[in-house]
Amino acid sequence: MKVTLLGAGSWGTAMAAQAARHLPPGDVCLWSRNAQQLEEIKQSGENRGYLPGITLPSGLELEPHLERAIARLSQNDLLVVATPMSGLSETVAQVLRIAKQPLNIIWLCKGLEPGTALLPHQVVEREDLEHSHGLRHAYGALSGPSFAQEVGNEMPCALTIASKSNALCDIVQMAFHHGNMRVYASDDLIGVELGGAVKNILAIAAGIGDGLNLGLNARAAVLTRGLSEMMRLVKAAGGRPETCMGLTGVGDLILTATGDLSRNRRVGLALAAGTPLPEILNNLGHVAEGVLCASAVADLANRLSVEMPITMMMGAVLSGKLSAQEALKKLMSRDPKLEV
Ligand SMILES: NC(=O)C1=CN([C@@H]2O[C@H](COP(=O)(O)OP(=O)(O)OC[C@H]3O[C@@H](n4cnc5c(N)ncnc54)[C@H](OP(=O)(O)O)[C@@H]3O)[C@@H](O)[C@H]2O)C=CC1
Ligand SMILES: O=C(CO)COP(=O)(O)O
Repeated sequence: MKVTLLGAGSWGTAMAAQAARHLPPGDVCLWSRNAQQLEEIKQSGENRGYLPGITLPSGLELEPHLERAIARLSQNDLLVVATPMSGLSETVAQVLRIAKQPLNIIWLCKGLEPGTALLPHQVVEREDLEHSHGLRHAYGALSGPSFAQEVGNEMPCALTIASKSNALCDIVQMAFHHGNMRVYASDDLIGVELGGAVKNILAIAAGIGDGLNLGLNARAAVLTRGLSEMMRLVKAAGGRPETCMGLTGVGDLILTATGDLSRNRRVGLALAAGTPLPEILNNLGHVAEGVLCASAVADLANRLSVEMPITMMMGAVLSGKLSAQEALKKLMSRDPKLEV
């Protein structure tokens, strides 16, 4: 089978390596919008900008032409959009305009579209309506607890592919379920995508709490009450709350909120240290999806009348309306209530 990944950031590169280690040489291809970056990867054998220290398999193809990266795929092959949320609509629109054949398309990004608060699959459906000229593509989201650095180092990891198409789930498992990676299947796109979006915001909150030395009790409270917020939102949006108890909900929440490899957690730690947000994002060198996503999740929660106090406070902190201390004070002074 052939696999094409679009986007050579840390996660796209790690997943390209994962597939290329187990599929025949030449079957996996990584595209980047930056041809110079691909040239550097070719010369050094690693992606020094985004995934330093990981030697990439020699059988991994590097392709600077999007048309060629898409044309190589047929019915049982896989296209993986590995850009951040901010690149999803543009990349999918380009793909759909170019494609002359039905494709199996998945995305790796975690977040909601700022402005519209659409989930990734809703963004893709919108682009499909506009650009697909009658071709029927299959779609899905691949998510779960997975630091790129660890996957790059072939350490154990478990993910979930969510799709309405069983055939697509099988194809994704064929591409990535090898060696130290397990891939489970689910049909709950809403639950999987909202889990991935909300956990990043909670990871920033946990980072702030840890940076302010609020203690381990506080961190456990943020994660547990944050998980309740996630489950309420998933239910109101039409997903299954129990999906939040799996890899893409609580699994990714634990990883991202407690693991110092997390960019979102590091944003929280730096905010607590008093560093201005623009400076933090400048120094990060990578995307931290929770920053842009917090106000989109708050919009969606308001639209669906879902109570999400921690998420709302994080939206206020990240948009500069409240300091972390003010947000904490507001959260702690809420009226007593039942634990639901
Ligand atoms: N890193 C991780 O451990 C994991 C990340 N994810 C998710 O995967 C997504 C990607 O994250 P990650 O790889 O870490 O991000 P990085 O910040 O490491 O890299 C982003 C990559 O996307 C490219 N890109 C950005 N916008 C566009 C666009 N419009 N068109 C084409 N390429 C674009 C960038 O290219 P350029 O260099 O040209 O700007 C860069 O190669 C995020 O949503 C993240 O939450 C999910 C699981 C694990
Ligand atoms: O989604 C991730 C791990 O599953 C990566 O988290 P960060 O974007 O916070 O690094």
